[in-house]
Amino acid sequence: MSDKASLAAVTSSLSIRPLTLRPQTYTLEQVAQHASADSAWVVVEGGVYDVTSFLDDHPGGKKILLKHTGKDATEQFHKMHPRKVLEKVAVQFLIGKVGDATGSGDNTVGAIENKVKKDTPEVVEQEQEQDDADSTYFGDLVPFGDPFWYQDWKSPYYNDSHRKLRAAMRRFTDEHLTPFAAEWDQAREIPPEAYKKIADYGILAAIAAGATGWPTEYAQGIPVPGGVDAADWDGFHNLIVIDEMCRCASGGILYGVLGGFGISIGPLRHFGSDELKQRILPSLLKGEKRSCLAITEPEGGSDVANIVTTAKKSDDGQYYLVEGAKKWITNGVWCDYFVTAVRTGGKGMGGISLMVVERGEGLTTRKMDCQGVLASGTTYVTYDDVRVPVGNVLGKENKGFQIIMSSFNAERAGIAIQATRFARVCLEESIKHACRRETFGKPLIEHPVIRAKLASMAQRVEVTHAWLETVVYQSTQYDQDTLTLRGGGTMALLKAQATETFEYCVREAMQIFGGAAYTRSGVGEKIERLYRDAKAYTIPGGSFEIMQDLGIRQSVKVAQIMGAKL
Ligand code: HEM
Repeated sequence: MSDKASLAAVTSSLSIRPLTLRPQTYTLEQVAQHASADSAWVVVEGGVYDVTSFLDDHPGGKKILLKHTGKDATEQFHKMHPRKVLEKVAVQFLIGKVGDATGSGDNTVGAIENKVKKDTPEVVEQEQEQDDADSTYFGDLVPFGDPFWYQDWKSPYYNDSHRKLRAAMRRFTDEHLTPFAAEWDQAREIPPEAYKKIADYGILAAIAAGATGWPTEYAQGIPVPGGVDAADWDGFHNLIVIDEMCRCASGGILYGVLGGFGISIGPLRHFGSDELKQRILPSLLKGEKRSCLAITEPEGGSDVANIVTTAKKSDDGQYYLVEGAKKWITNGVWCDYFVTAVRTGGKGMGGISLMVVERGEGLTTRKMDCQGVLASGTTYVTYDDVRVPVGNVLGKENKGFQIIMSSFNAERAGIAIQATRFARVCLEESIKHACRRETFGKPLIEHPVIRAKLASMAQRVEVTHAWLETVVYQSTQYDQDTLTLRGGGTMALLKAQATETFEYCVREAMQIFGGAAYTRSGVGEKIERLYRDAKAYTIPGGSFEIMQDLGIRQSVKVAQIMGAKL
């Protein structure tokens, strides 16, 4: 059985037992008496585990587990397992705790008690209040493991509503995304019930809100995550939602949630007719229907101005017939609505329209086999004379190119946020690993070559994050048109910067983890997955090369218009 299969086999049979009594306390001397195959106990993080029945099933082998029974094996345990093994697998063997362990904080017993307590809504609420109260210091406090303002450094950008959202999103990600990242990657999809849970928590509405405001009219009955007042919603709330979700370390989950929906919802919301919006937005925000953005074609790549998919108007002017194909369309296989770029006029950017093609006769989708972001459903779409009512055009006929450009800006912002946090996850995981893993008689962190790698990662991550915040701040000060025109070049360069940083950091993290990140499970699981996902950040949404070129070209053009002395 493969490692992954063995972990899945072990975890699938488990459920957390409610602890109705306080756990039994044992001394280390008592634990020492259980060091044989007849009775095998092991201590991890203050918790006492009776693994006698697990010896034969242990994926790492019976011998090594037996060797560590009868004693505290916390250090060895953490070198060999990702944290989720403790939280998801070991839980069933927990029989008590050591000495006078308090059962709180990092202690496993406390964590498990918390897990059980979480079942009641009152405790969830209490936890939220606690999180908010504790928010001066937030997270694991790993250096550079979170943005500066999480660790009591001052920032002009954030207020209490941002802190509330941060706590809510962290909890949601820890409980509903991170534990399933490997499973969904392997299954190549986010299960429908999980997608619905994400919608019910208000995350799809939050993505639709973006930096432009909560979509109150279409989000009836959907909560604002973290209990944030809808009227307060701004670009930093959007940043926090995406940034925190990325801690699950899966581009597949992020693209699965917002790779298709998130980039199609802006054009729909801002350029759709009232009829269209009333008809489709509520079901999209509730996760009952799904939409994607279909622009890229098999022949064209990033050359949007030259797309060849056509939409011919009927003689009575009531509908179009769409003919052509789109490739690398995120979420497409699951979608009901395809926001599609089509040629309705002559050559070049002046002949392009954007319209909502609804799944039906003539439209077929096929899942593509790609390198990474496996849970996101990268799709090949074919249109064979698909009938589209004229009311489904977004904006005006032949004016689609401008809408595409403005939506690219939002898409690039989303990609930059994701890439920056994924780079940070690589850094955080690498620092934790370097502190735990020993080679040549000392922890990795004591090797100068490793510290140099961590330093270079931290420098890049923090610079990129600071630039990201500066750009997000502009979204709280200027309207979208101004941002697209004046900020388009900057956004392109920020996308290039963030994705290059991600690629750099995941490469360095791979080297620090070595074989552990070359395997699809175990302590390096997140890094292994992100390494496969990284190219889905430097290529789509405008490749790195195109971004660099556009970034300078557009910035020079804007500067000329504004009277720069060039
Ligand atoms: C409560 C006790 C323990 C439980 C529930 C447990 C569970 C597991 C699980 C589920 C895996 C598969 C991990 C994966 O595929 O991601 C694993 C692997 C492994 N375990 Fe344990 N384990 C325990 C204690 C220990 C101890 C004390 C050691 C001693 C060093 C150990 C050594 C290993 C090794 C060497 C592997 C293989 C790692 C790899 O493939 O990279 N385990 N264990």
